[in-house]
Formats: sequence, C-alpha cells, structure tokens
Amino acid sequence: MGHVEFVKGHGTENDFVVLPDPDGSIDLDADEGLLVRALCHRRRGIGADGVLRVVRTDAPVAVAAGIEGGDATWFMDYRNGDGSLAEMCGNGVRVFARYLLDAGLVAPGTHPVATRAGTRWVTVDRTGPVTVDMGPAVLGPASTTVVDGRELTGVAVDVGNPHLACVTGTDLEGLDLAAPPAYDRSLFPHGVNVEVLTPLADGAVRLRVHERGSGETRSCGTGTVAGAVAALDAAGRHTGTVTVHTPGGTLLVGVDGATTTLTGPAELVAHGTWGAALPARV
Ligand SMILES: N[C@@H](CCC[C@H](N)C(=O)O)C(=O)O
Repeated sequence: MGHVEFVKGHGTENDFVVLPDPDGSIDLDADEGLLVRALCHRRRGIGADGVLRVVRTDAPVAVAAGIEGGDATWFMDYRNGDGSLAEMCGNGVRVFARYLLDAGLVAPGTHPVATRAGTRWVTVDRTGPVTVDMGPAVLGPASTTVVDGRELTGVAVDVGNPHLACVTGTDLEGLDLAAPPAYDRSLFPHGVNVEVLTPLADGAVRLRVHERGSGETRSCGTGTVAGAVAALDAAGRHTGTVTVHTPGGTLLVGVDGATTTLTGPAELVAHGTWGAALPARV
C-alpha cells in the first residue's frame, strides 16, 4: 500500500480521518476494509471513529456507488472504524465541510455534499459552528434493547441511517455502553445505532450512544438528531429546538415539520502522511 495523505478532525470529539481522494483511486474495500481499520485503530493507527473519504461525485467509485451528484461536486464516502459502510454521518459531514473550506475547495457559504443517504446542505464559515440540513427524521415503531443488562424501550428513527433512541431516566454516568446493545434484527436488518438519553429540567437532553461499526463514541450527529426527535415525541411535540449534551460537547438540533438541522463545532487538528518513512535524521 502506498502513502496516503490524511487530515485529522473532529466534531464534538466524534473523530475522523479525512482522506482527500478526488479521483477515488484508494481502494478502501480491499481486505475487508483493512486500510480503514488500520487508520482508525486507537493504538496501532491514527485513531478515529471513522473515515471520511473526499471524492468527486463524477469519480468512477462514486458513480458505481450510485451517488446522485446533482448539485454536489463532492461525495462524502463514509466508513465506520470497523471498515463497514454507513449511509450518513452528521458530525462527519460538518467536518467534511470544514475540510472543503480550509482546503480551498469551497468558499464560505452553503454547499451540497453527496452522501449515500442523499444530498445534505452544509453551511460553513471560516470560524464558528457548522450547520447541516439533515433532512427529515422519520419516526418508526417502538422497540426494546438491552444495554448493560438493562432492558430499555426506544423508538426507531431513520435519519438516513438507522437509530433506536431510548428516552429514559437512567443514570447515564454509570451505564456501560462498550458492548453492542441487543436489538430486534427484523426491525433493523442492517444493524442500528443505539442512543440513551435523559431529558433535563431546562428542556435540554443528555445523550450517550453506541454506534454501529464504531462502538461507544463521544458524540454522534445523526444520533443526536434521532435523540432530539424522540425526546420531542415523548413530550408530545413534533417541532422545536433541542440542546443535546453529549460526552464530547453540545449540539443544537432544529426540528420542523419538513426537515431537521444540526449545529455544532467542526475542527481540523492535524495533517500528515500515512505509511511514509520518517525523514532521515540530520
Ligand atoms: N458518528 C456519525 C454516524 C456514523 C455512522 C453510524 N455509525 C452508522 O453506522 O450508521 C454521526 O455523527 O452521525
């Protein structure tokens, strides 16, 4: 495997390796996602929850993936840390937009980004939070899960990817979310991200998440939207603005009848070359 240029970034500590690969020439599927797993490994790699490959929408790999470029020049090819594909990543798409801006590929403003879940419009400026129009979050049936030996009831929420959002009074501090929670495979045939959230007195919610393909993460953008929609639903509401506190930071979710928005920080912290020998000592 040759050298690969990378950028490291995060949004509320949901962290990513950004791989600029406009022509889609890096083979991320080889050896069941070996490169992705190696990059994301916390001890033997760079360490990340997932990989954001930056590919042109007209590159053969994007076309082969069925990506409808539409207005979008760039495709966010998202991979979980275990090498699996996911349809969408809410924190990732905000970090992706931060990369596009800092790399001079877009100007400050609102831009379309193609994802496997469809096009998402992201508003990014030189500094400050990044907002993404996440599209509709569709509530599904109630379902149960088992987390840390406790049975919890949640509601299915489709945010382009699958979620089971459990509104509960459970003490989130003590909950062990390391192991994949049990779930109904007939309802979630492709797996599910599981959120556990507690409404707070001021109307905000506290949220933790076990992500499909990544394990417990410090934050999950799509999970935050799913949690906010579930919390509103539990309160008998279908619109509103919800502040969501995750272990990695605070995000703001807007929910109206037609769509949802997600706002929060997105930062790039390093860049380098994977696989390169160190420069010779002088
Ligand atoms: N961390 C992401 C979600 C990444 C995908 C997820 N693990 C899945 O498999 O669906 C986010 O910020 O939304």
